[in-house]
Amino acid sequence: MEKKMKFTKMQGLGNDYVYVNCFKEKIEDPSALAVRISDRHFGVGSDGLILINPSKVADCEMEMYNADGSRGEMCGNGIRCVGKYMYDYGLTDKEAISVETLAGIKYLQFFIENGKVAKVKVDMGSPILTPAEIPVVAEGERAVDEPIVVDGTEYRMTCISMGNPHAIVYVDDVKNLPIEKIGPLFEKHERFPNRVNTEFVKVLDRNTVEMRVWERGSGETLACGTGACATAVACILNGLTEEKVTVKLLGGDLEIEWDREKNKVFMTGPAKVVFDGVWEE
Ligand SMILES: N[C@@H](CCC[C@H](N)C(=O)O)C(=O)O
Repeated sequence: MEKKMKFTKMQGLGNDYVYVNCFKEKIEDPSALAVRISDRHFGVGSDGLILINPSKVADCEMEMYNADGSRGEMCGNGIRCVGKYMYDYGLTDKEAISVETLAGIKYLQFFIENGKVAKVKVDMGSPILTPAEIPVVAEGERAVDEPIVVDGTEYRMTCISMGNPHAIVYVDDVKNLPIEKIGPLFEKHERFPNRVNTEFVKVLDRNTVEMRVWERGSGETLACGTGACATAVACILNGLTEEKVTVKLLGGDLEIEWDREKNKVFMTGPAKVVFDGVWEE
């Protein structure tokens, strides 16, 4: 039987997902749908699928799937787009909302322009630094500036969870990095039991860094919100930047602040609609 489902493709700094309003739609197998709909030749084309669900504890729930169908606990660029969808498509008239995720409840504040959400500031909560909770195989209380050997080369990494796992690796040349080769080797390295998102980072000055990301389950993307937050925390822990950091990604800039007193990370960035459509199969 042919089925039709309304969707909206949205992007945050080019990190694009297909969003489905599950206040109205019902999806039987979201993991399998994520694989089909994300395909850039035979599907809509995206880095994954995000369902916007009703929640008993927040204004809505974000259920996030990578392009390979695996579940992500959190998605920084995705949650800003969820906020924009909630406001622009009339599911809320509040300018600050809460969103339930597998990494806890996150709090969003909207910046409205011409009646629509242009930018969103997200309270991303506290970074997780304990190796077993990230998870990464490492001795000691934190995995900061740890050696790791990948493809015969020794890199230094700092590991942080923003609800999902990240390894931040410092490199001299972000632009010419063989990310298609080393990204998957980091992702599936035996030290990361749940696989990992890897951020390749160059510090430009005390408030600015450049970053490319290889995402768990989706490959190289143009931006990663949780990755930018983890990168800022890693740079601060390594004494490389101040507490406010502009993270320059392939798709644009994110403003990140780690408030050490509150131990909270704040991310501010844009959210955009690409188009609305109907998926038939
Ligand atoms: N692009 C996202 C992160 C998406 C999930 C990630 N690939 C994972 O599996 O943890 C972001 O903007 O944070």
